[in-house]
Amino acid sequence: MASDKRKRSGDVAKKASSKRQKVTSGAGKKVVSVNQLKWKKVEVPEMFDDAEGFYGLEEIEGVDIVREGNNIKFVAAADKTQVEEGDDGEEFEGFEDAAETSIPEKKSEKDQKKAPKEPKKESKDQKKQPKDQKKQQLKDDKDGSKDEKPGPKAQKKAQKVAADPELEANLFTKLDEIENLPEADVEEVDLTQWAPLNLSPQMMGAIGTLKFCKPSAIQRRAIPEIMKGHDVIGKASTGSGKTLAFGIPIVESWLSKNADAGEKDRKKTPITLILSPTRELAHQIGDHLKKLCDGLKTSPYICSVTGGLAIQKQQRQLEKADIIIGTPGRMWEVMSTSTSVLEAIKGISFLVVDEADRLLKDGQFKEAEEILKALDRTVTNEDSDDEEDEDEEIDEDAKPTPKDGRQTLVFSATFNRALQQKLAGKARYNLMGAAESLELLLKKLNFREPQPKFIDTNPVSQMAENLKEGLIHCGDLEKDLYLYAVLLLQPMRRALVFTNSINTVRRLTPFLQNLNLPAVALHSDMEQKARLRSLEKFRAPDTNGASPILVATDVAARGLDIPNVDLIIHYHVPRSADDYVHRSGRTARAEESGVSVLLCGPKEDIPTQRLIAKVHAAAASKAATKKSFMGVQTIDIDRRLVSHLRPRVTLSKKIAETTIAKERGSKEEDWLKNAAEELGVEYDSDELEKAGTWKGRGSGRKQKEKEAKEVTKAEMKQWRWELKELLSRRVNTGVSEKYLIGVDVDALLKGVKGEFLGKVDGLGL
Ligand SMILES: Nc1ncnc2c1ncn2[C@@H]1O[C@H](COP(=O)(O)OP(=O)(O)OP(=O)(O)O)[C@@H](O)[C@H]1O
Repeated sequence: MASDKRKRSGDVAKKASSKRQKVTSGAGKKVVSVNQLKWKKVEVPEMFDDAEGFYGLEEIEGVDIVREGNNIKFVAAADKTQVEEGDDGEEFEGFEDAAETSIPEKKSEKDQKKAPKEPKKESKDQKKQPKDQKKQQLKDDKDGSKDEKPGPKAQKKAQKVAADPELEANLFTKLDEIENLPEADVEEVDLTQWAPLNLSPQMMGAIGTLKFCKPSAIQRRAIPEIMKGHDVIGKASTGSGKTLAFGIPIVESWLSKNADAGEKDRKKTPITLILSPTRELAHQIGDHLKKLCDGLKTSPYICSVTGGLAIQKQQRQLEKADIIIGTPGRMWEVMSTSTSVLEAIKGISFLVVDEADRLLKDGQFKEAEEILKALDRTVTNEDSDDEEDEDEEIDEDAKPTPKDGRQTLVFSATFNRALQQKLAGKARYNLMGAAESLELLLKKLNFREPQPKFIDTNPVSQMAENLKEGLIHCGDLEKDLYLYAVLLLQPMRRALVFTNSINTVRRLTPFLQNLNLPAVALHSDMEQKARLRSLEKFRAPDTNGASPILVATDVAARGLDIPNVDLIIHYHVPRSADDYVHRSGRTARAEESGVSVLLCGPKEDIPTQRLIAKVHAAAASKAATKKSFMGVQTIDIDRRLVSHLRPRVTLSKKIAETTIAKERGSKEEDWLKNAAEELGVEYDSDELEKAGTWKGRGSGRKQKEKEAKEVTKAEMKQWRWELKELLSRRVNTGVSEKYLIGVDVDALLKGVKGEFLGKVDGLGL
């Protein structure tokens, strides 16, 4: 008998099964502890042979259960209880949900939340529900399986109610356990679509915990090849599950060697090194793999090795790591300063290069090349594992030979076209002398197979299937205005704004904040902790009816998997077609939908057209007619409304720029003062000005700083007050007399839809 999984039968339960009732105790009642209850063993009927997870039944008679707030009390039968209906007192909530389904009753708030709801149009709040729930819901909507129905397990239980209502009503586990059981634990996931991949039962269990009902295309194709031992180059759209395409076989390999070994017998050498181009992506891959492993009984030790965080801690973690995810800079730092770490990593079975085309761009990641070279380098003094050993001889000229036991896995959403053809065998496979950086580095990767398996799941379109793309033409100096207009009209869309420069991120973030939009910044010049904090804020739930906005450089373009990002705005046209694909890929992930909008000034017109042509060339040529090809649609914004927004935008911009110039100026002044003090000379800012340092490059900035310095605190206060006033004022849209901010935004959107944003219906804006 498992004492913590008790069921009960008897009078009280019968009453409760016929109708869920409120119980209040009468006079002379006696509250007893759970241990004092006199349980009696019950014969388990045959139909429960499999026990359904319950290992026995006990019953008790004449005891009522009274709920007082969060406390449950057991009231002995001798004290006759009065059972009332329709009373407003506390409710008994102890029975499982399945029993409730047949019992009409007034539900508590908690119960009401749990209860299946009437199908209705997806509200904005629902839109923001956690992604996994939403994914499951989407799937269920498609299958029509979840329409108002309880989960399969609950259905099973409901059937039992019909078969033996009394017994069902008595299924009784510890009350708080039932209360707190997460929905996820109760639901079953149909994993039959994973069966052809021949994964271990442990892995299937872990996937079930993630509630991923089927493998994505890249997972379906890459996992078997990797498990067969091949080197793989995988290309699949953004957000299509590439991390688990390599993660699952790696963890499977670890399980096959370690699952049955005791803690002591486990090998303490890493089996995998995953290289990631950015710190955020490295941590995300680590988290993703940890989530997968959460569903395993024994799991590998996963550690991230990235810059910006304490190296000593990472070195300690490396000693016990099974799977390492690192950025090249920090990885090389630890590998090149410790022979023992280097030697351990040389024994890996998997080398993964994620976002390979970015990571391996020649010259961009010198350290990545160093790592690759070091992995295959011949060390004459092989036995040495002494960190301090200076005598180790490295044979620089020796031809690197890939370790037989090591598989190389390379993944990205974008690969150079010429390279793809070569890899697919359509051209001579000769990487020597190739101009493209990626080709050069693929050579450096030193695959153990002459031709790695090349898997391309999106040969026609590089863009995610449910992504809609738009283009807004605006003046070069009007981008702030149009950015604000788009964000203002999409308050419930989690937006990511990409720029090409750190300075623009620094300027746009306060500019949007001044306009009461919840913007946070992300760029590579920020401290690591601040970077992680920004991402945390961007992932946080909406506040005051507005979704967070992330303003970032391309440091956020690759690989980041942030739930519920609905809108990508390219404030600057991206530098390359690949950057456009990756930036846009932060939305419409895992079969969700999303919108990507380019803000294009006249000067950017030609590069933008080229970019679009490049990104959509293959899809356009495959489309039946020119008309049927959607590509990137032009969005016309109502200029009247934009002009109404201009005064607030101008003022906010002025405040942001002055604040930045003031801060920068005072930092420089502090620096100069300190330098002058150290040199023992007198600091005189006027003299420095006269010395002509403000001519030539940077003189515009210096001029701005000078002007900013002259703006008084009172003037700044006045501007802020004016902006506040403007923000609270009605904006005449020419269409609808509504407030642009505050409660009427939705009404405004309804009122002007189509007219305001022009041809946006196709984009769903
Ligand atoms: N089989 C699956 N079913 C449902 N969701 C999945 C499945 N596999 C992965 N996902 C989810 O899809 C999302 C995207 O996965 P992932 O980050 O691996 O994409 P990616 O292809 O690496 O994207 P990018 O090219 O942008 O790096 C994640 O939230 C992940 O949890």
